[in-house]
Formats: sequence, structure tokens, C-alpha cells
Amino acid sequence: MNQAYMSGFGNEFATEALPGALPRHRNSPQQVAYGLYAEQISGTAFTAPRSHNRRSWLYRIRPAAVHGSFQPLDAGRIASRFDNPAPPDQLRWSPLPMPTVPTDFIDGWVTMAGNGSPETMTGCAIHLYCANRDMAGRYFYSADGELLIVPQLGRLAIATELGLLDLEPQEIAVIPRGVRFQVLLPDGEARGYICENFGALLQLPDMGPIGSNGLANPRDFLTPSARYEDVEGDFELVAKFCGKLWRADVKHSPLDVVAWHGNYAPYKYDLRHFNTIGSISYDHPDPSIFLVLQAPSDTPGVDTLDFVIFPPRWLVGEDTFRPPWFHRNVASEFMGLIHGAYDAKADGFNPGGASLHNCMSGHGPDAATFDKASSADTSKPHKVGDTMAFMFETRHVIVPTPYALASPQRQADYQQCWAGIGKHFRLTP
Ligand SMILES: O=C(O)Cc1cc(O)ccc1O
Ligand SMILES: [Fe+2]
Repeated sequence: MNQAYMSGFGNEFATEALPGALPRHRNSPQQVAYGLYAEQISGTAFTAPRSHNRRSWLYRIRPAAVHGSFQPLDAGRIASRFDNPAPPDQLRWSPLPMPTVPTDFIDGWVTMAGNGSPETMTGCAIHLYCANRDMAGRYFYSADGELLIVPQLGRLAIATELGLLDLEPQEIAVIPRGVRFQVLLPDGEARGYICENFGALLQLPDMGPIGSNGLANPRDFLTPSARYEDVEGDFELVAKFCGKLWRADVKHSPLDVVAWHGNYAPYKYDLRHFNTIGSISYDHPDPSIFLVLQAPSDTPGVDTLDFVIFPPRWLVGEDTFRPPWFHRNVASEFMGLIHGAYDAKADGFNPGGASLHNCMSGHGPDAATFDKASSADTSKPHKVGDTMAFMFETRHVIVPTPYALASPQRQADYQQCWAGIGKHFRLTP
């Protein structure tokens, strides 16, 4: 039986939708079973160390090269230059309204912020998506980066070359750079966040003194089994390349991979499976304990991108201000809320909304949260339940796009959430 998913992070998978479609003990035999073509897709340099080397072998009805020539396509609200002035202000946005005209997953991208560039393969772009129509007869890939997709509203059925990913809010998916896919909307509409990682691939973090278990456990990552379609028609292949969109005619479905093996493949992960580690004595720890996936930079210990979540958890710290503290960081923080409320903000940060606190911009609990937490009874545990927030944290400054700065969703009064923070200073302890 061809199971829907295979378990494990970055495994050497082998999967075939027709028996015997995978060549045995070689990758590129003179003739492949079922008249298939053999094709390799590499996601790291050929010479990358074995522990980081990612590539897969695809056995398909037609090679990926078979399509018409690419023509420029209007990129709409997708941006890839992050060289406009970035204000040091704390920024926050309300959720995007759902589209009023038919909009598929790709048409519905809005770039909010980013850094680096696709050409130099450094940094990332942060997009929101908002869609109400299936990608009918349309297939897409990004040569610019891997896509970390974080649904907030509505399920996604992501049909990829390597198999089908069914995704719902509180799950995430990663589509590797170059892998072609089509997104269908089982609920008729969908909204969420995308981080397009231009640099080194996302990986599971080392865990140091935490030990060999915890955080996101590798076996909870699911990769789809091979699944193909053998259909011909007048289809469109959309490529994102060097920040621009391009379209080409394709007379067959590119999702025609009958079998594949390797470790370069899409995967999904249910954030509700995260094994949250926290303080069981005093003080609020650094948010790095909530790290799900990291994209390392060339500097050991410094990531170009961290994907961090704030899941439901017990707070038990005694004589402790339990919510996130006031802080300024060298790293820059783009946050989103998938579900519920976030424990540092009493209101204004809503599911589907976003915030950006850049390098050294002061932020932390709003006045209402500060007042409540400073007088809470810390002799009793408190459950932060029914919540799922996340953060794309980067080493480089996250530049908001001109669109995001001028967006009607931008909350011009965001800084007011700290205006009520009073002076409590006195000369007695
Ligand atoms: O700013 C935020 O809300 C994110 C955050 C959470 C936390 O628990 C500690 C530091 C931090 O930046
Ligand atoms: Fe922060």
C-alpha cells in the first residue's frame, strides 16, 4: 500500500506509485521501468558535506525541461528588493481582508518585508497570502528559495511533484526551492503567512543541554509518498526567479513523478506536536527554546532565519514576571498569530495580523499585560492555553516593503500600546 506520508525529518525516502518504478541499486539506468525519465533535483551543492547534502531522484513521465518559453508575468504585490528606508518604529498590521475577486494562491501573495536577495541566495522574503480560488491548470515553483507556509485560515491541499500535502492551520509545510506545485483550497478560501528562505536550507536545531529529545521531534515531520497525474491540456507554469514572476505554456501536468527517492522533498509538521521546554523555577527564558526550524548562516550559532513558535504551555515561574520581558535585540522579529491570543499583547495583535520589531527597536508587553502580570499570583501555575503565535527571526534587518508601510492594515497607533506604561520609580525599594 502507498501510504500518504512517510515520517522523519530529512530522511532518505524511497517511494513509488507504481510497483517497480524505482530503479534498484542505481539512479540512472539505461532504460527506466514504465518508460519513465530519470531526473535529479539538487537542493545543496554537489559537494556539500554528507550531513547537509540534499538531493532527490525523480522518475517521471516527462522531464522538467519540457515546456514553452518563459514570458514576464505581472508580479502584483510580490516584491523582492529590500532597499527602501526601514523606519526603526515598532510596526503592526491587522489581518488582510479576504479578496473580493477570484484570487488563487499565487495571485494572493503580498510581500510584507524581507532582507538579502534571491540572486545572492541570502536572506528571506516574508509574504502573506489570501486566496479564494484553486490554482486550476496552473503550477508554480520558486527558484528563489524554499517556502515555509504557515496557514492561519482554511486548509490547503498542496499537490507537489513529490506528492500531496494536506495542511490545516497550526500545521506548517516546507516546499523546497524548485519543486513545482499547485494549491487547492478545500474550504474555498485561505489565508496565512509564507517565509521564502533564500539561503541555506531549514534544519532542525541542535539541542545542547536539552538532550536528545524535545522541541520538534524528527519523526513528527511528514513527507508525502509519490503520487502522479498523467494529464494533458493547456496549462501554465509560473516560475519565481530573481524576484520576478514568469509564465510558460506547458501541455501536460508537471506533477507527473511516478516514483522518487532521496532527501530533498516537501514536508509538513503539526505545531501542536511541539514539545515545549520552559522555565520550571524562575524567569522567562530566551525565545530560542521555542525554535522549530533554523536556517544557519556562515557564522556558527547565528542563523539567517529562525522559525519560532509560542504554543500553549504552563507558566510556573515563581516571583517572576511571566510574559515576555521588555527587550531590544540584535536580531529582527516578524511575528504572526495563527490562533487565539498572544501572551505579551492584551489586544490589537489578532489572528492573521502581523508585527515587526526590528534590530534594537524596544518592545515587549503592552501596558495592560504589564499591569496584569506584575500583580498576578505567581505561587500558582497558569496555563497559557488556546494560542499559537510564531516568529520569523532573522540576523539581518527586516525591511518592510513600501506596500506594507502604506498598507491600510497598518496600525498607525501601535505605539500607543506602551503609552499607558507609567512611571513607578520611587526612592524606597
Ligand atoms: O517580542 C516578542 O514578543 C517575541 C519574544 C518572546 C519572548 O518570549 C522573548 C523574547 C521575544 O522577542
Ligand atoms: Fe521580541
